[in-house]
Amino acid sequence: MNTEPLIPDADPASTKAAAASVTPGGGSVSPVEASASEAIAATPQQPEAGGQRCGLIAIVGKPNVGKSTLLNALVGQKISITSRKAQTTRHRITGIRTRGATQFVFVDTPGFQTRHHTALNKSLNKTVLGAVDDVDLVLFVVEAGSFTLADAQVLALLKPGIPVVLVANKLDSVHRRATLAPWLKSMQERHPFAEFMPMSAKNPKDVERLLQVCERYLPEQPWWYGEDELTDRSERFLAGEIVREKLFRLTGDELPYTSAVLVERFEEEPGRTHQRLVRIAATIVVEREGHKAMVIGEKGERLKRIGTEARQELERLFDAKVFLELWVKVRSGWADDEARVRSFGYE
Ligand SMILES: Nc1nc2c(ncn2[C@@H]2O[C@H](COP(=O)(O)OP(=O)(O)OP(=O)(O)O)[C@@H](O)[C@H]2O)c(=O)[nH]1
Repeated sequence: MNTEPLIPDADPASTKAAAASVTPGGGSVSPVEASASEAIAATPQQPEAGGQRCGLIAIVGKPNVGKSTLLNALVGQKISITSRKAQTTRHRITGIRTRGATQFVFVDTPGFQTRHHTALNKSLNKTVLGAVDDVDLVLFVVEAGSFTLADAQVLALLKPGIPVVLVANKLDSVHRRATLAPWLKSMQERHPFAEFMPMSAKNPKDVERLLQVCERYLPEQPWWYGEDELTDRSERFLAGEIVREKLFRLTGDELPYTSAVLVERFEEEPGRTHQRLVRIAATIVVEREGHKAMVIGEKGERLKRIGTEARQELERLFDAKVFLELWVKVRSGWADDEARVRSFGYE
């Protein structure tokens, strides 16, 4: 492919042209030609009147590149858990977005971890492999202008034959835009990407452009989920995820990612009024006594705050009154114990 990469700059209009620089057919086009050829290419792919499109889109990338942020923006509601801490996405989470005739089913994957080789990480890597096998489109997320060994390792996992969009995220943090053109060109040489999307997951216009790109790759077939469904994860699972997010947010970088949240009890009771009532008991499992003290905080203040913030968010999410009970336990070395990792729900 000899497509000239484009230099996105601060102007959203040019960023828009850059995203369309390579068409699904892989043709070489200049930015100006792109919009015209896209319009032509898109015509035969439009679904028949009333025809539905539906398909699976995997979001892959090394830790901390913004996969969860992107998924949440694409789905339009917070589903996956975001945090500044690397490796917080342990589970494969499906987010669903239905609009017009198209249903996008997104799969968020854990960052591909290479530094540590515990049982937990083996399990995470298996999840990445599972996710990229049977999808219609892969969004390979990197930080714009950067490509490290860890990025290369994730890219190497992608199966040939599935179209891959290079999402060059965090464009807003790239101050020297001139460096992007040679970088994009070098990326073209690394992999036959179907499209290039320099963008920011935090910019709604960019996210909309990405949705439009994704739409073209989804096959015409009936939707798999109801129009209003956002995730196929249970409320019980989401409860654990929300507690985990608050845990990491409120402990900053001090707490290792091996800390886990187990939802021990999740019961719905008929409320006295019309409102639902949900009782949840969860245990935060940490590796050391020192971490336990960190989570509990002085006079229990931090644990209390984790509980309050999680409960408030769960009440909004479930549209229910929530009673949340939190415990902290120390399980030394659990991340190295395969059987225990399985018992905690990481297959
Ligand atoms: N400046 C900027 N920051 C971003 C953007 N997208 C995500 N971030 C930030 O990058 C950090 C990591 O984002 P996540 O969405 O948690 O990243 P992830 O790839 O899901 O991370 P793991 O769960 O570790 O695999 C967070 O602090 C986000 O706010 C972006 O477009 N611009």
